[in-house]
Amino acid sequence: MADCWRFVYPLEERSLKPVNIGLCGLGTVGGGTLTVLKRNLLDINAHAGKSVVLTHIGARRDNPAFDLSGIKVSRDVFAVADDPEVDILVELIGGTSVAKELVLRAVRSGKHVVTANKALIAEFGNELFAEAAKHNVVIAYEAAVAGGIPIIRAMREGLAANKIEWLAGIINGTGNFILTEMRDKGRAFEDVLKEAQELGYAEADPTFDVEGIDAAHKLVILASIAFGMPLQFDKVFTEGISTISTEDVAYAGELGYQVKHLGITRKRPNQGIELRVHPTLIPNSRLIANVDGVMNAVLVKGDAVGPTLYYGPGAGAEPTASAVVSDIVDVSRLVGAESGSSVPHLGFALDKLVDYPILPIEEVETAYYIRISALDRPGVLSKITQILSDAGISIEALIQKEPKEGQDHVPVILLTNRAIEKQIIAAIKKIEALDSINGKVVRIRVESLK
Ligand SMILES: NC(=O)C1=CN([C@@H]2O[C@H](COP(=O)(O)OP(=O)(O)OC[C@H]3O[C@@H](n4cnc5c(N)ncnc54)[C@H](O)[C@@H]3O)[C@@H](O)[C@H]2O)C=CC1
Ligand SMILES: N[C@@H](CC=O)C(=O)O
Ligand code: NA
Repeated sequence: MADCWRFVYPLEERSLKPVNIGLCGLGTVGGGTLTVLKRNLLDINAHAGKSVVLTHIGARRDNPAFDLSGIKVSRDVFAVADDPEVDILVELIGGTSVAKELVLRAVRSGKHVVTANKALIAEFGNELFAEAAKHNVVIAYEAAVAGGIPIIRAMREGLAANKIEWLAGIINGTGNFILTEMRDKGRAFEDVLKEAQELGYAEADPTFDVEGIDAAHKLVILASIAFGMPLQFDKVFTEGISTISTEDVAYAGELGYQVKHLGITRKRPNQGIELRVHPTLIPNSRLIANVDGVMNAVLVKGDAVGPTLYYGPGAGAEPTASAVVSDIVDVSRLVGAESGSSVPHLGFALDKLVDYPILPIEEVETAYYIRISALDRPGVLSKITQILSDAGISIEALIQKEPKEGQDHVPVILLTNRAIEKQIIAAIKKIEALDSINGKVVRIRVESLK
C-alpha cells in the first residue's frame, strides 16, 4: 500500500528530488484529494515532471475510508507546517482562525500552500499574499472559487489581455441546488439543505451558503482578479436566498425569467466597482439561466474576447479535489525553481493593484421585478404606475392576477426598466403607503447579462 502513495517517477527521472506534500484536514475535500491523488498519481507526476509524494497528514482523527500506511499522521496540524521535509502544505481544515495561523506558519517556514478556503482568502488574502511574496512562496487557491471550474487560472492567465468589464456568476453550489430542487420538485427548503449537507456541498455553517456569505467570499476574489484591486470583503453587498418564495419563482417563469442567486461585479467608469450578491431574475434565453443543481457558472465579459462562460461542478469531494490537485501539480513545478516565475496571486503585480472605490448598493442601476398585493378596484393600478412614472421609472411588463376566492387583493407583478436603487426604494415606500396596498412590496433585481 505504501508504494501506492510513493509511486515512483520513471527511472531516468529519479534524480529529480520528489515534492513532498503535507495535507491538513481529512473531511470532504481532504478525502477527495486523497482519492484523486492516489488514483491519478502516474498522470499527476507526468504533469508535474516530478514525483509528487504525500508524506504527512494532519487530521484530528483517522478516517477508516483511507489506508494511510506509509504516511506520517499528526493530530496537530501545526506539526505539518513545522515538518522540514514538507514542500507544499495543503490546507483543507476550513475556518479562518486556525487556518490563518497554519498558513502563515507554513509560509514563514518557506513552504508553498494550496488551499480551498475562500473565507480565508477573501478576508485575509491581502496579508497572506504579502507574506507569501516576502518568503518567495505561493498560495494557490483554485478550489476556493467555483469548485472544479478552473476559473482562477482562466481569469488570471487566459484573460490577461483583456480589460474585464463585468462578470456574473452562480458561485454557490448549495444555493443553486436548493433553488433548483425547490423549483423542479417543489421540495421544502430545509429538506434540500439537509441533502446538500449530506452530499458534502454545504459549508460547516450552512448559513454561509444560504445567506450569500460564501458567494460573497468568492465574488470578492473574482473581482480582485478581474480589476486588479486588493480584496475588500467587507464592502460586498449580500442578500441570501432564504427570502425567495415559490410564488415569485413561478411568476418570474411566466415572464420568461429564472431566479438565480448571482454574484455580480462591474466596473462603472468614473464611479467605482459594483460588488453585490443577491437573487436575480435573468432571461431564460441566457445559457447561465439553465445552470442547475450543484453546477456553477461564471460569465465574464472582456473588452477583447467578449462574453465567455465557464461551467462545471461548484462543490463536492472529487470536483473540488480536481482543483486542489491541479494546484499541487502547478506549485510542484515551482519547488526548487528560481523565485519570481509564478503568476501573481491576483493576476496583477502586487504593486500595481489599485484601490478602486466600491459603489454603494443605493447607487447601483438595475431593472426590477416588483410584486404588489393590491386591492382589486378600478384606479389602484393607475396610482401605482403614476408613482413609478413620477420617479422616472418606466414599466416593461405587467401581469395582474385574478383574485382568489374570498380575497379582495390580487398580486400585481411589474417588470421595470433600469433605475437607480435609491429611486426604486423611494417609489416603493410611496406605493406601500397607499391604502389600497397590502403588506410589503416584493422587489427582486433583474439583469439582462448582455
Ligand atoms: N465541500 C466542498 O464542496 C467545498 C469546500 N471548500 C472548502 O474546503 C475546505 C474544507 O471543506 P470540507 O472538506 O467540505 O469541510 P469538512 O468539514 O468536511 O472537512 C474539514 C476537516 O478538517 C478537520 N479539521 C478542522 N479543524 C482542524 C484542526 N484544527 N486540526 C485538524 N483537523 C481539523 C475537520 O475535523 C474535518 O475533518 C473549507 O475551507 C471549504 O470552504 C471549497 C470548495 C468546495
Ligand atoms: N459550500 C460551497 C462549497 C464550494 O465552494 C458551495 O456550496 O458552493
Ligand atoms: Na475553481
